[in-house]
Amino acid sequence: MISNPVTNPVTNSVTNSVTNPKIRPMIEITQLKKYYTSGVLKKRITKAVDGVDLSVDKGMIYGLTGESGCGKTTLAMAMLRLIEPTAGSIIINGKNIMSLGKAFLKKMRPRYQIIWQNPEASFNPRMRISDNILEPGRYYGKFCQKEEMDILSKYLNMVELPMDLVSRYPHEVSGGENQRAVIARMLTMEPELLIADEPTSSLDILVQEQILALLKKIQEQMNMTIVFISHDLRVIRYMCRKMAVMLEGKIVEKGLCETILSAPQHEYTRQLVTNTFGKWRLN
Ligand SMILES: Nc1ncnc2c1ncn2[C@@H]1O[C@H](COP(=O)(O)OP(=O)(O)OP(=O)(O)O)[C@@H](O)[C@H]1O
Repeated sequence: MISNPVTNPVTNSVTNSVTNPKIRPMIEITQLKKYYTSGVLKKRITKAVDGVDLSVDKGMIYGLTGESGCGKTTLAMAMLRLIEPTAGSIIINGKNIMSLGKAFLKKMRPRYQIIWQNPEASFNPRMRISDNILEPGRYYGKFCQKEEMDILSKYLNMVELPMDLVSRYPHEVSGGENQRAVIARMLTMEPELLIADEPTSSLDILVQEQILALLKKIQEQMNMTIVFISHDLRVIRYMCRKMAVMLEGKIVEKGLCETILSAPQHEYTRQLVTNTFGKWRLN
């Protein structure tokens, strides 16, 4: 079931958690900041995330874009408290994440997953693919040993990988196969929320398309919420219903992809659109 916001064909209005209170937000972030300090006396401050407000509805693929270094990864990590935010409020699925202690954070981790750009780096190179896939489930006690073959078979089937591949090591499979296996591992945790940080940018174009289509299919099947990070507006347009554009730690534009990509309001977004899709002409 796709529960991205629904466009009313008559009024062209969009249903979301604001217009329809039955659709609950998965993420509500207010004035989130993450400042890094560096230098000998820690006097150099980088405002990687600088006062971000963001709301992402459940069951939506939400795009986050912007040039390298604008703060996308920092925002993603801060919203799950994988790094400690400097300030701000984070509500995920109704829970105030900022007030949770370490034990509660650990408990909620399996439900909120991240996949990264480089699939090989996500896996332990000394472990077979099967053990890599099963490892987090074992750690969190999601299943017992006698269920492992069924779990492997179920999720390999979902990511369209053959069973015989799992006895190999990460360096013995292709980048695309590795990323499918990473997705299978993420799925064993049955997450409600996935942050996909440039999940296909290290792959060649054909494999990229296959992995994107796979992620989209899985999101629809599982009604997962995905925050999808990419610097490529074509990928954002294909994957996402809504998007936000970041520049120097701030969100400069957010809303429906089709609106932003056809009529960007901010000069920076206009540049990005022009660079991706060709010359932008103001009417
Ligand atoms: N641990 C850190 N200590 C100090 N500065 C950092 C740290 N991590 C990131 N930064 C800085 O914070 C800013 C935002 O970095 P971040 O990785 O979030 O950007 P990004 O948009 O995800 O970039 P990319 O698309 O290249 O991955 C950059 O200026 C970066 O150099």
